Amino acid sequence: MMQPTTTTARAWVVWIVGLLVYLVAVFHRSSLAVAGLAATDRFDISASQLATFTMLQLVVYAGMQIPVGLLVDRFGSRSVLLCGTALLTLAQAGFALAETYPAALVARFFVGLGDAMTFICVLRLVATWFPARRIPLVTQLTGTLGQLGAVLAAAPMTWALGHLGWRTAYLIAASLGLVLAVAVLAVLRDSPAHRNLRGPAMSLRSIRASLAASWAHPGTRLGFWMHFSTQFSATALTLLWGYPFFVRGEHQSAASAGLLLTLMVLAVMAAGPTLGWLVGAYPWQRSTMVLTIVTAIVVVWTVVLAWPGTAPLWLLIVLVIVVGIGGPASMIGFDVGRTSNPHERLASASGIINQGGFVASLVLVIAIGVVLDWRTPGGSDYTPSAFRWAMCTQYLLWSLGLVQIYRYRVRTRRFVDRDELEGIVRAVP
Ligand SMILES: N[C@@H](Cc1c[nH]cn1)C(=O)NCC(=O)O
Repeated sequence: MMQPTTTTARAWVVWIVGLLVYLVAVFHRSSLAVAGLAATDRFDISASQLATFTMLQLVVYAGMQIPVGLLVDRFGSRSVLLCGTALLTLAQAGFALAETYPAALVARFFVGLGDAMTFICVLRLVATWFPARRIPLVTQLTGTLGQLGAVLAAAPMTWALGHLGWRTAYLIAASLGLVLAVAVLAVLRDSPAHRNLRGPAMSLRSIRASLAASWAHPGTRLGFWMHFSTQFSATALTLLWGYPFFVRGEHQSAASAGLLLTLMVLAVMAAGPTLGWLVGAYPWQRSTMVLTIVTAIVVVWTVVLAWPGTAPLWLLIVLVIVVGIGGPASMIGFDVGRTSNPHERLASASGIINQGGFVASLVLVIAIGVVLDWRTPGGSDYTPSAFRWAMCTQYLLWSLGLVQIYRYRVRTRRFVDRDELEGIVRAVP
């Protein structure tokens, strides 16, 4: 495939359609966060049954990354994105109509499946449609702007659930997919030269060989551990534990807890483009950037957890800003994967890397719940001390991640030629 040397208007149009599909996937993924109470009433379920929805989605999402990557390499972004949009639409419609807990679980399973089919497609579109020097920034903008889906899911869904009821709110959310499917069909092409850019047919043997070749490159492993180490803290806070940690663990009001979580999204928005520029300008230092950001996250968490009594609000503000930067930092892992793999393997390598952060987030979400239960015998009235214990489980993940990033940074630097890497990324015009 020929890498474009200029950015065309068509590239931006294709990217905007891809970005909107991803943004709506993030919207669907997060749309349950504000519907917890309504879901508890509708399906007559407990808090842990409610949390099962989130876990199920994460498990399906993480488990599907490699199969989806292979599908994208084989059938192209357009086909897989269309399939993901259709699945998300049907699954959200199913969730709107579900009357029982098992039926709702099945629907959430398919939401996770459809969601898993969007992000990697958009990453591949960016790598195909844009000149090399623009890819880091556009990749960051994709991750950053996609998170607006979570922001849009909060207020409009709260309003719709309150005013229109469960069924109508979720059916309207599902219908967004119909509009997007038409846009994908009308506008989206896999590359400037091909409507559908298909890879060679795959056998079990070729799949194994391709995945082994991606994993054998230290750059893919470095990308995996970068993604693993950077995003789990922010994901666990935004998906489940942030609100209870700030309210019960740090004695903040409900309003301050909401503001802190919103501030985290704003930190993501601000840091994304800055990191995108830095990665484009200093590709050799990508692992230094990640090591610095993870170290900063560890230091700020340590100060919060070691603070005698409850931490002051200013410190919690610093915490959400630094932890929020971990989201865009995880995107650096995809850039390392991109420059370490040939285009034909790009999507499956991205799938391997994307698993890292979501597996780590899943482990942390479960570990926090287990430790909270262990430190709070006989009830769910979690204490600040129980939260301190629970949040300390992050040190295990950070230690593993930092050691692995350092190991694979050394190996990747031996493997990759610095001048060639900087030449690829800074190619003119
Ligand atoms: N780390 C996220 C993206 C991101 C960017 N800024 C904050 N978060 C990621 O890996 N995304 C994959 C997905 O499907 O959302």
